[in-house]
Amino acid sequence: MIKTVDLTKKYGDAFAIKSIDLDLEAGDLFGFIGPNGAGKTTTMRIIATLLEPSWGEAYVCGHSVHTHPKEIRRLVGYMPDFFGVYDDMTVVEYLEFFAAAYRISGKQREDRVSEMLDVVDLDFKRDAFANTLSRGQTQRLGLARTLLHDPQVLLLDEPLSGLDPRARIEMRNLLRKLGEMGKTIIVSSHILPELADVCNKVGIIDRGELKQNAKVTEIIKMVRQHTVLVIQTTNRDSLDQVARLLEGHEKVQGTEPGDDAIRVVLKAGVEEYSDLPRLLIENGIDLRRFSEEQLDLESAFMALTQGTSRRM
Ligand SMILES: Nc1ncnc2c1ncn2[C@@H]1O[C@H](COP(=O)(O)OP(=O)(O)OP(=O)(O)O)[C@@H](O)[C@H]1O
Repeated sequence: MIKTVDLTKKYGDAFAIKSIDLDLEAGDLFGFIGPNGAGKTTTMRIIATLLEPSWGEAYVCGHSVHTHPKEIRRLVGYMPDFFGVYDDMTVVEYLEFFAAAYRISGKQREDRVSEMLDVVDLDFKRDAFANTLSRGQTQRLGLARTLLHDPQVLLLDEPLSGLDPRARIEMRNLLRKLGEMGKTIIVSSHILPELADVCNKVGIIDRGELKQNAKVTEIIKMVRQHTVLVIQTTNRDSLDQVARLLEGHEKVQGTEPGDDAIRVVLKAGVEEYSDLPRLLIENGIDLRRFSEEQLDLESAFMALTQGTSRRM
């Protein structure tokens, strides 16, 4: 549905993006993650045919941005990170204005606008002036505008930025809903955890280069080369004994005692460790907790964008 090959944009000697290869299938919800200035907007604007690449290709439904930009514009809805709303227009007038620009007329325009207000849950604000909306409501209005011509592909630039926690949840639910409607979506953010649970695929871009492009679960696996166990005992004093029993075990790389738990770092590649709790129990240890430490996505993101693996 969306494919880029060696997509590159240079400004003078500087690369805004460098050889980006993406391949998204219909229905994919792709989280495009990277810090400020990484190249997310540049990539999306090229796919939306608003910016020409220096070289390389981008295709939407098989149409090239070089040869078939008009066809692509019909298929794509692009929502920029910042957009203006007109002071003297109500929400309905604003959407009708853009529907007219898409040559949707008469009763069809009225129906389409009402339908979109419904999708983004903004019907209760239909007669409010657009410039009186909150940031979250403005983003939803922007999304309604992007959806007017029923695009199959959505390119949403940082739709969650600047939203309060509640508005974030609402926008995430809306993204899920659009995914269920069968849209193919690229949504950018500079925060991985913000999108991880809505997206099926994630790409991490840093300084114009795509560092990773995979499923969220795979990304976590790539960062975490070692399994880490967290062990607690009913009696705090027996943690030292746990350390003694596990240090030097063939599956254990090292132990890190803490105040009320001990972290046990397994050797690279060790995933099966059922003999370890058995060993502890056989030695009279009363276990309160024996679990794998979850790697948080924030750390995964930091590790991936800094090009270093998390120290274990
Ligand atoms: N018109 C331009 N002229 C020169 N450099 C530019 C231009 N547009 C973008 N750049 C540079 O290209 C790089 C990528 O910018 P881009 O806006 O794509 O990043 P981004 O990931 O969208 O960042 P943000 O999250 O801040 O919007 C940046 O270093 C930026 O300074």
